Amino acid sequence: MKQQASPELKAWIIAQAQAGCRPEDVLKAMMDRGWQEDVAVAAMEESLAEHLKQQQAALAAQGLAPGQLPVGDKPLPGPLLEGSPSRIWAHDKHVDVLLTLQLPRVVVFGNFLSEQECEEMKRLAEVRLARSETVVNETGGSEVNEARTSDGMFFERGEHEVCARIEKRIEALLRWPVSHGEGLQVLRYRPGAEYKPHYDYFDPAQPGAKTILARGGQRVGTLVMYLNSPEKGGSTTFPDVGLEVAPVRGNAVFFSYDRPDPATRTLHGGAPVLEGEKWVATKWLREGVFV
Ligand SMILES: O=C(O)CCC(=O)C(=O)O
Ligand SMILES: [Fe+2]
Repeated sequence: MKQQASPELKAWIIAQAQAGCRPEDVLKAMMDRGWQEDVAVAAMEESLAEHLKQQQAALAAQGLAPGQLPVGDKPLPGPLLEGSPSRIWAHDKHVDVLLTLQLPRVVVFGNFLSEQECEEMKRLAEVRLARSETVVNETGGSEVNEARTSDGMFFERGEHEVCARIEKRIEALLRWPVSHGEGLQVLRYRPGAEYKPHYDYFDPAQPGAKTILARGGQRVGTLVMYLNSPEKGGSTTFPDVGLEVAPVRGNAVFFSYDRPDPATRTLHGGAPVLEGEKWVATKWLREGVFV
């Protein structure tokens, strides 16, 4: 006589999966309780497929793509991509959507910054880059970080009108409050300079993590904006998935990570600049209010 999987059994299967049990253990438990193997397998497949469908419907109702919230219901920054728009209105202008990837969660934007905004950001940052270089020279120039051979500086949030405007645009595009963002960082790479593959989240096991995390929690998203187009080299690479984003003035690459874990596949770097300079502005988004 063929057994019939009950709604209770299906609910129990979903609860096991949510608790992180391995499918083979769940199957064994069912068979230990007297369920026929083929009925148990079919019940598992059905329940999990149904559960996945319900979860995706719930995400879509919030305007989120599946993959934006891989586990639990932790909110993450990200654009509204329902209906696969090719451009999105963000505060004061249209921004193009050029590419989206689910895992790692990556979105490439076109026309995020105007030519004037790129020039202004470079001009405002340059004086402070030059100053930090002098300091390095005075100490004998031994402060070279092998992994990161660019020069960098941070603006305060809203430090200049152009910073505030860009921050409002990021808030609208990525649906994440200005208050939850760090100040804009500008990096300049000279020929040969690079940023070796790394994660942007903070390793909770590092000694300084407690202090860093006290200022707004983990980083959950990154927006790298290109302020110029280097002649050759300098793409942003995601080695886990073989993705390379070309640095094009005014474009930007966004990625998010729901936990400080390599499973997010957000390992990324700035490939060596082969010819010309590369300038980027980076915005890091925190879980909470960054102070
Ligand atoms: O320069 C790039 O393409 C990447 C920059 C980056 O990874 C960062 O600023 O954290
Ligand atoms: Fe980074």
